[in-house]
Amino acid sequence: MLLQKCVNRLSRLGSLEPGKYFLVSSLCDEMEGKVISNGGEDHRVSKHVIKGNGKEASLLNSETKRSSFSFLFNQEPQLVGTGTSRALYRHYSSQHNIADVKHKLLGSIPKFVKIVEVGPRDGLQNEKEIVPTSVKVELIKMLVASGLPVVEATSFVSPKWVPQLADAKDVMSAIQGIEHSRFPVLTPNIKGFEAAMAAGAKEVAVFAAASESFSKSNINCSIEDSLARYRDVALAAQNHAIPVRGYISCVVGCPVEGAVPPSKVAYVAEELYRMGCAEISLGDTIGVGTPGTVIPMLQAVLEVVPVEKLAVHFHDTYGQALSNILLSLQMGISVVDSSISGLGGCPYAKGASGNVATEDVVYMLNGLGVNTNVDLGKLIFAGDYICKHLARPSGSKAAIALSRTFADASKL
Ligand SMILES: CC(C)(COP(=O)([O-])OP(=O)([O-])OC[C@H]1O[C@@H](n2cnc3c(N)ncnc32)[C@H](O)[C@@H]1OP(=O)([O-])[O-])[C@@H](O)C(=O)NCCC(=O)NCCSC(=O)C[C@@](C)(O)CC(=O)[O-]
Repeated sequence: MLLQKCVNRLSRLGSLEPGKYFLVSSLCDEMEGKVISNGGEDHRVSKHVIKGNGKEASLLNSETKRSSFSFLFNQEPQLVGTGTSRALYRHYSSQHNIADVKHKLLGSIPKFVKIVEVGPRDGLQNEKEIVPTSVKVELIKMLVASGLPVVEATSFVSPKWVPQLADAKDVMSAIQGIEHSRFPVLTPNIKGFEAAMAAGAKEVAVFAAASESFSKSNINCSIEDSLARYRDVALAAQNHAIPVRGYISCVVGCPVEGAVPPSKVAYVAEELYRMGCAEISLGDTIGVGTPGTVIPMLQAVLEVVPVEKLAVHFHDTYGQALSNILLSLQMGISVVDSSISGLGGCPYAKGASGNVATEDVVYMLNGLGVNTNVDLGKLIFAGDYICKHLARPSGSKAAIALSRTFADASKL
């Protein structure tokens, strides 16, 4: 029997201690006894309590002769596992004894990570079809509802260069008054800054590069010229008491120049810091970084900018983003940029895939016991909304896996 297998596996882990009982989630109470159609047969769902060492969990179990499916909840109630006993074992053990895991392997990773959602800007700036303003606004509202503290809303750039975001003013107007999240916008120069102010922006971001070629193709000027422009923006922002975020693109690699030396990244980071940027986001624009190249880059930047001012922004072209994020956390960084469903790419970096998916980041951070205040379920609904609109599958592995679970759970 599935439940027995699950309990046996947990027992072998030494996680079960006789005499320790935990609360059963109310969701499990509600679901118990409901009829589920599984494997072509209708049958009743039964509820079981998993007893663990300092852990509580409830298992909803549905079995027929031909198939079985289970849902494992913790006390929140939060779905922590589904599927076969083997999958349940994995999920449950990943939640198990997290304090020990942290102690041995994860050193001083932050207890709270601020996620900066860049999907509505970085994600949508690269779409072939222009997304209607109403869809962008609905997406932003759903992202806010998931608990994300910062949602980068749009860019005040030249509509000739980025027509996808030509509705920046309308987007800003529609989200005025939405509470609980901040909505920074990109501004490449004073013209963009003034337009952003007029549209009601309360935070802006400037974007430099660590590669001359990329600077030229992205903003049509040299690194030095861009820094001069950004000093003007920073000064104007200071006069309005507006925080400025500074991005650096191509922190490990450039699509034209190849490898980028860490010293160049540190130089640009220090300049952005000196001009008053409240946060500096280090962007692996084309997603080529691995821990082997990201560590020396971060080390160089950390020599000139305090760790609490830094954020990381990884694209996932080579599937390295989560490992790079993990090591950034290990190096003390507590701000991570990501994009819903992994949308995105830069129009001036051919072949670059989307940002790391927000759902995948939250899933990993949940597993590490790191607080984000983000509700993964609501995030998945937001991702589902925009992916349906774009008529494409999600770029988030966690969203794909959990959506299957939700679909099955909703049959209950
Ligand atoms: C920077 C410029 C404007 C220079 O573009 P330019 O052509 O050199 O600028 P210009 O000063 O010669 O002006 C040309 C025209 O643009 C107008 N213009 C000038 N500025 C603005 C403005 N702010 N808003 C609206 N219009 C503007 C200006 O008024 C003029 O209009 P015209 O007289 O021809 O009708 C242009 O290159 C541009 O808009 N680039 C934006 C590129 C962009 O948005 N890239 C994507 C964002 S960066 C990114 O994704 C990387 C990041 C942040 O995610 C991190 C990472 O992953 O690496």
